[in-house]
Amino acid sequence: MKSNHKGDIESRLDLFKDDEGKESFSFSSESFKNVRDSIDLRRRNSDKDKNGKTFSSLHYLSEPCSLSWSDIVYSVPVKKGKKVILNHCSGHLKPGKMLAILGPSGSGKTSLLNVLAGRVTSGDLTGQVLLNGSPRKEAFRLLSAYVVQDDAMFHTLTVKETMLIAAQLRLPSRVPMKKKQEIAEKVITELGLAKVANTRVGNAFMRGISGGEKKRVNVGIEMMGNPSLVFLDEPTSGLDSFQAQNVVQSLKDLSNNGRTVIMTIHQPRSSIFQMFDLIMLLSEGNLIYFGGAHEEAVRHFQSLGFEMPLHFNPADFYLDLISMDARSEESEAKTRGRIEMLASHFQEEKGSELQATDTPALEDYAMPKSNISDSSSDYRAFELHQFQVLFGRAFTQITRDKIPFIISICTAIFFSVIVGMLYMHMGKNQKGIQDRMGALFFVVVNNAFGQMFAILNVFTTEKLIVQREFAARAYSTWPYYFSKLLAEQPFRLVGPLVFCVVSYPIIGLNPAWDRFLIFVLAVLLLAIAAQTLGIFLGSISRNEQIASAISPLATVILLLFGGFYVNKDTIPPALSWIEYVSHIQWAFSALCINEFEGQEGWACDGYEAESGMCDVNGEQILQRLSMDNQTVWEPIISQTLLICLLHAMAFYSLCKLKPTFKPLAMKPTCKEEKNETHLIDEV
Ligand SMILES: Nc1ncnc2c1ncn2[C@@H]1O[C@H](COP(=O)(O)OP(=O)(O)OP(=O)(O)O)[C@@H](O)[C@H]1O
Repeated sequence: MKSNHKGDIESRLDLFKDDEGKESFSFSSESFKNVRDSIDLRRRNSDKDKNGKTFSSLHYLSEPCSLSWSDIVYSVPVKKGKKVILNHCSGHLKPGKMLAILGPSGSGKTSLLNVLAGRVTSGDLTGQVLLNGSPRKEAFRLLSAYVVQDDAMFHTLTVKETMLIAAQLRLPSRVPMKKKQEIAEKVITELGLAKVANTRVGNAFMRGISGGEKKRVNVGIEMMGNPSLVFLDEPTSGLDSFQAQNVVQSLKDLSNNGRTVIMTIHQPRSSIFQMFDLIMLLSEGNLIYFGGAHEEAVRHFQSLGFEMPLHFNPADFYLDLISMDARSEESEAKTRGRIEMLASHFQEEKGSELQATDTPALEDYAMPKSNISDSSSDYRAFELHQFQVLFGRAFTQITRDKIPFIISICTAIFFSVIVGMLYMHMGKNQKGIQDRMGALFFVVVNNAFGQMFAILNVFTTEKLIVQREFAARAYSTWPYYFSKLLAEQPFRLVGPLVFCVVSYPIIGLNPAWDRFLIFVLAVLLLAIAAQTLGIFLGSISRNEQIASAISPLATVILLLFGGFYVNKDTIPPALSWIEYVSHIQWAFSALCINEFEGQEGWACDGYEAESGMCDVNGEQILQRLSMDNQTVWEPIISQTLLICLLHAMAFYSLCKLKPTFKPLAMKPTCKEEKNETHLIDEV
């Protein structure tokens, strides 16, 4: 198997030049005639890297891929049994063709796309999907691209930077940087993004590129992995008809280059419909039609008595035919009858033709037979390289995103002045002890909440991008986690540091230098713990709303065990473990010990003197707080260990963000069970 990889890699990265050394192919070429010719031409004209391996400056099309699927039945459990979402769907698609899956809302378009892309996460799935006539293997995920509807991207990066980072992550490390730059620039030009190449992507708060341009950047990012198969879920959603036309034109160009393109789409305008080679019509999970998008489809429906009126958008005509009209019982029965008739007619006419056993392998399309590599290093960068690229991205993102940084500094100054003014007149008496404890607890709470919410806000948005990149196997968890940690942490600690520097002297805490430095250390450790807790809670929460609901809850519980509201000695034994995982408790203990330890001469007068409730030295104060018999280093070391634990939990929860798709092997259908070894996908 391994011995075939080199040839495979060479074909993936062939140079695309003609005999005079000029680039022979344009992404938007009108003159595309034969995919096989262009692939052969690229194979003849290859460039070699220093290891003698070939690579491409345009690198378009790794392997021509045909895809066939038969008898796909997909169901999900519901309260009363199970719901069939896809009911015996079959079809096949050869390289260089573009298929649109059309149907009313809820007809199963996205579900079918997910089945074909191997991205089903739950439910029961039977049937068969073949790649080039053979079962799919894990490498299929690296060979294919899935463009999601959502356009989440790093808003401070420019289009060019976004593309270049995608090229660096999604191409093998051995492709030289110069080539990656060329590829990124070429894709930018071909997707019509040259004018906005140096414009930042932007978001709701920062003006950037338009919605249509974002969609194209999204497509471009996935293209960087040089996929042979491109799956797109509603690539035109949210775009005006002109932008939608441009996006689909770009996709048509991709298929003209020999890629296999499958998309779901809602109500395409007629000029977009004209670009489809094939269409698949679904209604309530049933296959109504699969075949040529133009004359063949018109003839098919004509033969069933449904003549398309002249000058009518074919997409509208077909969708009207296959949509359920639920306005009245009568209209529902009528449309249901029509849909059932159309489905059963198509099944009778074409059903058996589309069975997997008859589906053509690649050779049957006169395409060169290929061996697809199984090794991820043949498709993606090495992990150390991933770390380097992700570190650069995180660093650029945090240094450019100045507003949250400025806000964190301003908030730190604001709160330190407030707390300073509130406590600046503390005396060295019994009331002063209370005030000091209040001030120290405020310092802890302010930093614990502030740091956790600051990271939660950023991370919940970033999580969407990370999930998408994890799903595309763009990088592993550790390069992402450690690059983010190292690039961002220093910046995230500036706010707490400013807080310490401003608040400490104003409040009038222990004036010794060593005490100040320990104060800073305890606050910074607290900030790190709170940030890590934020990443952990952000990754385990399904969405932003859940994250914002559970995070204060978790912090308030840890706050109750922080040592200020409840004395450590009075906590019930069954709950006492919570104080050990409370970063607030460790920080408060460290700050109190740091402030009071060894401090004598606390005045005792008035009511306290009469009641005999006076603490005249630091040890007595700490004893009252159950913080005696320990040095300041004990809570600091405990906090450090807690940070390690939180990091481990955050890392684990990030690993869990990697979507777990059902294996590419599916349960065979009853008919296939008899011949299981022949038909089932290999995993
Ligand atoms: N995991 C699931 N659990 C329960 N129901 C599901 C699940 N996945 C899909 N469905 C249901 O299956 C049906 C088809 O969903 P799907 O998203 O594939 O439709 P669609 O044609 O893409 O719809 P739309 O055009 O509105 O996006 C819907 O009724 C949907 O609610």
